[in-house]
Amino acid sequence: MAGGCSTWKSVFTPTKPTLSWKLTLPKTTLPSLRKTTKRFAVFATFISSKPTVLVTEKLGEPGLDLLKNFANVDCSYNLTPEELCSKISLCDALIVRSGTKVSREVFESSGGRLKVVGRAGVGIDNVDLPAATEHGCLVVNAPTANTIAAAEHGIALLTAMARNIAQADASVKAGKWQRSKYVGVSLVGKTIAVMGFGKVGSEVARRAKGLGMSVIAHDPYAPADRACAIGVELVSFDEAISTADFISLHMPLTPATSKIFDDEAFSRMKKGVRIVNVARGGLIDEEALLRALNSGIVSQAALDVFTEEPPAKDSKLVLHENVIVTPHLGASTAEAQDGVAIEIAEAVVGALKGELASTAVNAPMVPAEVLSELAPFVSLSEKLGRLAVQLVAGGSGVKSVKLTYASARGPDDLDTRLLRAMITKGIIEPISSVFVNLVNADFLAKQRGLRITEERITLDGSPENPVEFIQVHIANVESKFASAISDFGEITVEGRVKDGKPHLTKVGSYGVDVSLEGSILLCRQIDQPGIIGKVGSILGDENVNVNFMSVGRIAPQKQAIMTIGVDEEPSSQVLKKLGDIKAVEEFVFLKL
Ligand SMILES: NC(=O)C1=CN([C@@H]2O[C@H](COP(=O)(O)OP(=O)(O)OC[C@H]3O[C@@H](n4cnc5c(N)ncnc54)[C@H](O)[C@@H]3O)[C@@H](O)[C@H]2O)C=CC1
Ligand SMILES: O=C(O)C(=O)COP(=O)(O)O
Repeated sequence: MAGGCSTWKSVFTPTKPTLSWKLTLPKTTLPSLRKTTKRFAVFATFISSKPTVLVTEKLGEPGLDLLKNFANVDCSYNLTPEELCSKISLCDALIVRSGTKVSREVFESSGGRLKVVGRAGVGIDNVDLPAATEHGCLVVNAPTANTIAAAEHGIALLTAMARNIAQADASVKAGKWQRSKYVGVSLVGKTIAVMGFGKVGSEVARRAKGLGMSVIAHDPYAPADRACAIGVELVSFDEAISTADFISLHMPLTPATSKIFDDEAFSRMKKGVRIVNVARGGLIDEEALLRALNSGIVSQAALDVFTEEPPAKDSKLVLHENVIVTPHLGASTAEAQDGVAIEIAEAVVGALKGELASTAVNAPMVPAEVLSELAPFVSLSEKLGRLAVQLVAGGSGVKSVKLTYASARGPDDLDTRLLRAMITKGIIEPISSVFVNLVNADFLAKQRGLRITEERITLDGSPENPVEFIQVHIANVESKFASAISDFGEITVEGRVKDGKPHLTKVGSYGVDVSLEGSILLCRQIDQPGIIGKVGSILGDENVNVNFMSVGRIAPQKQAIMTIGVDEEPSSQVLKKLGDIKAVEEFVFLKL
């Protein structure tokens, strides 16, 4: 398509920077932008008139048709990693599903030509995102088109498991007729815990209600009113796993959720519980699940996803008689695959044209000049967002966030979009499978009903520093740490950059000072001698290294807030010991 071709070229010439570049840059950096974009003009001169898109896994025809209107499309399935690496230097875009590992080597082998990776689905754990970003390659996904398919597959596994469909089918086909062996359990009136009440989880909940089940859900970040609207009660992790007859997993795989279902979690479940997993295999410690199946804690499991895919042929879990499995089929319906194919083809074509991608999952290149000035503030912003959201009590539902920037710079000299995006990233990322960046932060906040407003405080004095301090306020929520609620009734955290390092300088209405590295403990206590020593020795006894400590108080002998930076995560016993100190009124552990 001729139009497509000319638009493609214009994206990579200095005269017409892409929308994402424009969004990134404050006015003051425009000369450096011109310098940076020159390198795009260089490769624009030797690419062919049509871009080339490599598709390495089966993609629906409607998506392929869309791509073919714009690009040369090379469908090469089942490539070895070496074959992928050797082909990639001839490609401008790559489209994959969950079966292709897009490793650092792929980006390195592309010689800078690969501009977009499209993941035709939700999870992007098979794409090396840091490597993509380092190589200036945008990664986009298709987050909505397979939601219903995944939810339906979850329900299919739930019912098949409860009625032993797979085992009974195999038995009849083997010439047997074992009616009493395959007596199942009924779903009606049973309690199902939906772990992760996002797009797929809420659709599963809706369907389980239709089956007459009582539905509870655990999702610390889902708004209670959304759950309430479909008659679902949001409960704590412990309550969910200890009261449910069935547990269905729908949370993303993140460092916080990796192997969240371990021996300890299984030991707290109701004996005979049944588990469905159509999310990610890595959520479950598979060895622990096998032990729980063998001991009878878990009576059945239905698994679509595995830590390693495909799992080993002799996997004891897969071969277990009380386990039914499918080969990662959650998204595999004709309808979902057509939808995903269209969604990803549009996103890839749009990205190749330089349009702003609403489903971008990594940052496009941020010019070094902008980053070097804003770098410590970027890091501060993400950490403040991450801290603020962890202070929210589960089930509150974050809806309204206000960001305050105090700066001596004029509005035109300070582009807060990168800071806002990083605060949004800090708020959303710990609770979601999505990756947030400058391109998609506002879109994701909006999609989640998160209203983010910004306010400037103009300071007198030298505008050397882009920002003096940043505050994040979360309104209309309860806090796990009551002292984090300011006089205005909002969770408030404030940070500054000191000696190039991000510091937390205010929590609620209390002035504090702690360097934001490692993790932190916030502790409110009666101001009296000896507390610092007690806390220090409890942490020291457990080899938890304190890297920073400060105490801010309202008035002598009244309350004080102690902020403690720690290098290691304290165990639950240590946290309990801290809570047992008489003068300690409340405390919270926050991961950065
Ligand atoms: N088997 C398959 O073929 C498919 C699998 N998936 C997987 O299903 C999962 C869910 O996908 P979506 O619903 O589209 O994502 P989503 O982002 O809409 O929902 C995830 C939900 O999990 C919640 N969450 C985050 N941390 C949590 C925690 N520690 N405990 C409880 N909840 C937590 C989030 O607040 C969010 O509401 C993902 O892992 C995705 O990769 C999705 C589609 C197909
Ligand atoms: O969308 C997802 O997260 C999935 O797990 C679907 O994977 P697939 O595209 O079917 O390989």
